Amino acid sequence: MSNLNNLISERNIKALILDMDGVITKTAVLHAEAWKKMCDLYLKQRGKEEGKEYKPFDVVEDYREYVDGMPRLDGLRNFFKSRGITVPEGKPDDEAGENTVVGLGDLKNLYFQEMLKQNGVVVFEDTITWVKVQQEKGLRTAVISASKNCLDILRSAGLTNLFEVRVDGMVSAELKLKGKPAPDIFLEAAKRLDVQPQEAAIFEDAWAGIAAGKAGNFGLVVGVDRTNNKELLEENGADLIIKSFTE
Ligand SMILES: O=P(O)(O)OC[C@H]1O[C@@H](O)[C@H](O)[C@@H](O)[C@@H]1O
Repeated sequence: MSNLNNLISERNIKALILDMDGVITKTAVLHAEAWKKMCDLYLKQRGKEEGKEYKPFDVVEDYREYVDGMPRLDGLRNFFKSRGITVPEGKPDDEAGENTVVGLGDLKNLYFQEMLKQNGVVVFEDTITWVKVQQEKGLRTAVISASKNCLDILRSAGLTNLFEVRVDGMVSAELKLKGKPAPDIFLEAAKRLDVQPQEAAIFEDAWAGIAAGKAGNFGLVVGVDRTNNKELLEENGADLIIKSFTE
């Protein structure tokens, strides 16, 4: 038996809660590209106005550190703060592209949706196969995501019915759940699956998700390292790191 399967049985895990972007679907790269397009446009324009040159968005380092796994607007504030920039918050009806947190967030989302249309959704087959095997063994399963595009992505991938429970960016906004690294989204999924956090394993590719799993006292916190990100996942307390579900 693999390390992962051993831990699941040793720790008496009854439910699995998986993050979507980067664990189930290959959509993290599209998010990173959309972030870069929006951020670089704004940094260039702002730099010109201020007679400064800002370091462009790095799709590996900046994505990982500041936006991966977090709600859209939290990520936006985090990234610009890293460049010493405070963007005005704006109003909920700001147009996409206005120079506010709301307007720039909407612009990033437009870019993301265009990229999604062009590229379609590709899934990590190893995840899907493994989840189905665990479900046959009787484990309960949930998908979580900070993304407000989660349901559309699951639909495009033909995965709407795979998980019993979904707690995504839309649900989080409705319930006013705090974003990762706060544990709220995982705790809500556990509640809906009717298990205690100690009885659930969480699967995450982002440091913020691992930190959320630890903060929520989950029975098993697994880092899914698809992009050579082992150190950051370890630093944040992952109990186990896997590169794929076929290990
Ligand atoms: O902008 P959305 O689709 O609501 O997604 C919010 C965040 O969702 C997370 O799942 C992604 O890791 C982030 O890259 C993304 O920014």
